[in-house]
Amino acid sequence: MFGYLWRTSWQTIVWVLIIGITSGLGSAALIATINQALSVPSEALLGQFVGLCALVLLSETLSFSLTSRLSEATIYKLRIRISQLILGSPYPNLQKLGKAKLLANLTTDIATLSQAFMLLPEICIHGAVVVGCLAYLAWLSWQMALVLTGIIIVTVGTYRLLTQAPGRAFVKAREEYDKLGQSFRHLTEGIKELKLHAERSRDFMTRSLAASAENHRRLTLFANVTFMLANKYTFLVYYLAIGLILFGGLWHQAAPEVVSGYVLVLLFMTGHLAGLTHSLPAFVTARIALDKITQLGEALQTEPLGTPNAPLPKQWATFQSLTLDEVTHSFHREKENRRFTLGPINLEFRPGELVFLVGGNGSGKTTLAMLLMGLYHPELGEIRYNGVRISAANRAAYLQQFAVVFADFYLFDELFGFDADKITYKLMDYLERLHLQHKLTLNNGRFSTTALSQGQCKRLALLVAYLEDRPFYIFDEWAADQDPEFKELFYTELLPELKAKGKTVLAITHDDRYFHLADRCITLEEGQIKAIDYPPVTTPRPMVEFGEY
Ligand SMILES: Nc1ncnc2c1ncn2[C@@H]1O[C@H](COP(=O)(O)OP(=O)(O)OP(=O)(O)O)[C@@H](O)[C@H]1O
Repeated sequence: MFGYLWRTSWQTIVWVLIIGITSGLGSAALIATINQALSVPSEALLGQFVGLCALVLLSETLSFSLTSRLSEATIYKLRIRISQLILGSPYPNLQKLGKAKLLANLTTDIATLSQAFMLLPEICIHGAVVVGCLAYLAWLSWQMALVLTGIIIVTVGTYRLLTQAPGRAFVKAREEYDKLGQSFRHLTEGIKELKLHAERSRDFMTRSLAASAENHRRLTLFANVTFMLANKYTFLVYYLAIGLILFGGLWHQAAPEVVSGYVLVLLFMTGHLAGLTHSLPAFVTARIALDKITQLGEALQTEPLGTPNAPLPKQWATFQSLTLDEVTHSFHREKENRRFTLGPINLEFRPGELVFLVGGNGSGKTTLAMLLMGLYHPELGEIRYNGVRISAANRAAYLQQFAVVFADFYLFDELFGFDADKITYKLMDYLERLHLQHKLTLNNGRFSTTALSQGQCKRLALLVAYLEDRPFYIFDEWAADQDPEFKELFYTELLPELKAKGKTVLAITHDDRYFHLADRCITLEEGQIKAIDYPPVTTPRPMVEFGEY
């Protein structure tokens, strides 16, 4: 952890060290002054005492504020860095990691680091005082300091041995926390299903949540208690050393002020040593958290997406064609121990086309849509947008060509990415057309509510997609939970209007009543294109323009 801090902010650390050492030496000098004053008090010593008190207080305050600023800045940078890595990482990487793991990294690990960083200022002060005191002890009597150094080396060695097992327990406890996080996700997202089935609820609690919580409790308790015992062992040795100086043979050769100095300094150091040893478990867990965050960083950095704001290739100014050439993508189905393979798929999309993608459950419709919009990457074959091959370098920019309403869409309560003032008029009109004008309003770019029915939420997601105004629209079973009136509106008005505006629309649907409205119906079966139908052209209905301003 200190290595990480050194790499990120070595200049501040150098200052912290200089001030910390000043503070430590000041404390040691203060003790030396007190020791001298106990034997021969004088006015000169009083002045020295006051000056040293001021120096110690000032340097401790400075050291505290510097380390606090450093730790808060490091936590801030980590939070932003991880979030940016998540945003910049290819979607399959994130899918592999899973939401529970990502959340645990973003919340628990960073909180653990934060707690350890909060201790840094005190640790620096304690460490500096201990080092200063040891230097003073060496100055008082190098022979006794030599004996003390021997005792310290043996104690630190045995302490490290004793704390290996609790260190491993902390690592296992953190692994267990990942499982616990997954259970918490089940608990919050599946609460309705759990409430409705007492047996399921009990079984879930016993075998999943409570089991992980119990393992976590047991491992953490073992680690904390063993660390505490190891700390007590170091203090036992420490008191033995004081006893040796006071009652053993060592003091007979030493001058009385040396002995009193030793005992005084060792007693003064007790609090500072306790401060150091008590915070060790926090630093062990912080190191584990940092390892987890580093691993996450490495996993997220594999094949990062290009920047979404990179200038688009010249050929992308207006959409002309999107081609899938021998594209395949496969999933390993662990439980069935076999693979699902989509493709090879050959397709071309042109501006102003309305395409329906149909097929049974699990036939690969969503997978094909995800490949098309660039969230999944082809294993074989290539995708070309206006003739330009999509690769890692331009994928982020490619993603910006699509407005999508996913089957498991997510609705932000705020219109991020839009200038609220510029779109208010447009938005009010869309709200009215989607029969949402009495349900919500937009206040300073924020929706007044998102507590809507599932169908209404989907209408709001459609509205946001409209505002995005992209060349390619993809709807994954948008109409599935709409009432017949809105289904009709969607297929007979909204989709044709988008088409009339030159947008290309791919709608995944099971609504065969409306298949005749598509320019093309692509049917998938077991990951393969089974048929492509071109319904006969129907007389277009008179249309009210949607979104023309
Ligand atoms: N993340 C994933 N990991 C492993 N397998 C997956 C994953 N996503 C989809 N699959 C598998 O790929 C196949 C196609 O899934 P897909 O979601 O594309 O089907 P679909 O046609 O959209 O189905 P539905 O109509 O039910 O939405 C399924 O058999 C599924 O098991």
